Amino acid sequence: MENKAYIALGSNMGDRFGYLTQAIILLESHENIAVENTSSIYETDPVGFTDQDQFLNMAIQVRTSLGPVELLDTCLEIELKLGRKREIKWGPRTLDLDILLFSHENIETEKLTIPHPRMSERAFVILPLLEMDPNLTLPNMKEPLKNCLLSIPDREGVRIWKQKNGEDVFALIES
Ligand SMILES: Nc1ncnc2c1ncn2[C@@H]1O[C@H](COP(=O)(O)OP(=O)(O)OP(=O)(O)O)[C@@H](O)[C@H]1O
Ligand SMILES: Nc1nc2c(c(=O)[nH]1)N=C(CO)CN2
Repeated sequence: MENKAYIALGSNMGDRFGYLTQAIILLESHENIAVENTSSIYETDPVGFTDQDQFLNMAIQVRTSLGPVELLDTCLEIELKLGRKREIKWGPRTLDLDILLFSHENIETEKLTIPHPRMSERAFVILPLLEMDPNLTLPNMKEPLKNCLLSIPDREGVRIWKQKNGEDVFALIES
C-alpha cells in the first residue's frame, strides 16, 4: 500500500473511548487500509465552539492503496455509522475523522483540503502527531511541525488521558 496518511480522531459525546476504538477497528477492517501507528489519547478542552463537553483526541498513521478522496469517503461513512450528525459548526460529535496529511500531497478542492487547513493551529492535533513522528514536516511548510507549538496558547487544555507508552510528548515543548 503506497500512500501514508495521518488521521485525527475526536469524540465528545457518549462513550468517547468506544467511538475512537470502533473507528480504528473499522478503518483496519477495510481491505485497502492498514493502521500502522496510534498515539496516546488526550483529553482536551473544546476549541472554537467552547460551550460543549471535553473531547478525547488522538491521531493514527495509516498505509493505504486508496486515493485521498476515497479515504475521505471511507472516513465520512465511518462517522455516519458511528452516529455522527452535523448540527452545530464545531459542535458536539460522537466521532470526527479528519485527514491531516496524505503522503506529501497538497490538495485544495471543495471537498478536501490537505494538509488539513487548521491542523497547525491545534495543539490537540499536533501533540498526538509529534508522538508518532517528532520531526514531522508539512509539505507546505519550511519549519518542522513542532515549531508551531511555540505560538499556540491552548497547550494547557490538552492532557494525556490514556498513555500509549512511556515517552513524555510534553518534553518536546519544554524550554
Ligand atoms: N482534510 C480533511 N479531512 C476531513 N474532511 C475534510 C478535509 N478537508 C475538507 N473536508 C471537508 O470538510 C467537511 C466537513 O467536515 P466536518 O463537519 O467534520 O468539519 P469539522 O470537523 O466540524 O471542522 P474542522 O474541519 O475545523 O475540523 C467534510 O465533509 C469534508 O468534505
Ligand atoms: N478540543 C477539541 N476541540 C474541537 C475539536 C476537537 O476534536 N477537539 N474539533 C472541532 C471541530 O473539528 C472543534 N473543536
